[in-house]
Amino acid sequence: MSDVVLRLSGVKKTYQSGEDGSLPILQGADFTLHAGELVALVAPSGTGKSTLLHLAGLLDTPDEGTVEICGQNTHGMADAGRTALRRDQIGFVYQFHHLLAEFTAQENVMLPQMIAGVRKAEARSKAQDLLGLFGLSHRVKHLPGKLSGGEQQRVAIARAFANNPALLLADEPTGNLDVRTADGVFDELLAAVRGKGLAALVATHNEELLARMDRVITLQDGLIVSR
Ligand SMILES: Nc1ncnc2c1ncn2[C@@H]1O[C@H](COP(=O)(O)OP(=O)(O)OP(=O)(O)O)[C@@H](O)[C@H]1O
Repeated sequence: MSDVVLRLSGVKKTYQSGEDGSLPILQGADFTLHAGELVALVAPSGTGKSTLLHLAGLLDTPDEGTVEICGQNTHGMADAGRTALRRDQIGFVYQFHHLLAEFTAQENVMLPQMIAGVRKAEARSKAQDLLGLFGLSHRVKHLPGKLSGGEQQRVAIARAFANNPALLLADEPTGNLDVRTADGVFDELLAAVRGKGLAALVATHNEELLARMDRVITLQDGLIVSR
């Protein structure tokens, strides 16, 4: 189907660790995510949520199986192709904002666009629009250190939207925020994902947020199952 944004087929991943020997994490995971779908990934700590997001985000490669992004099978793809696909189609949000401290909010959102070859004026205008979308029009010239935790995370989310990705991957995106701030930021994140018609896979431990998602998946014995 043409609206498949992410497809994992038979994905296996085993880590080798000095002390524990081989540690099988994913053992044939299958998952399909369509445009406009918001899916939560909830599983106990250490069962492979970040591993799955890294594979889906082309930051790592599976031992076996395939990862398809927007219809492109990435198996055997050269690093340059994977990097371009990641830059053009995938936005990431992590638990920690990872903003560059010496750049303003606006510059942080401009940066991925400049790397993608967007002209400076266009990147600046897009950054302003995105920061406006997250209620930060009055904070564009602020350095991250002068922003609240919720504002920092909103900038990081705006940055993830900067290159118009088809897929948003988020790993505990509000895990560092207090409950009330987390609630607001999560709502804004979902509204932006829905507004722009993206697909999103969001790992979270926060059970209260699950009702706002379209479906919930978990990891069981290295497989992805519906919850
Ligand atoms: N590069 C690596 N080398 C060896 N073991 C690893 C590596 N990365 C992760 N692991 C192990 O694989 C398991 C799964 O890790 P992962 O980070 O995917 O879990 P998680 O479900 O995201 O956990 P959490 O909810 O605590 O963040 C853990 O036991 C972890 O220690």
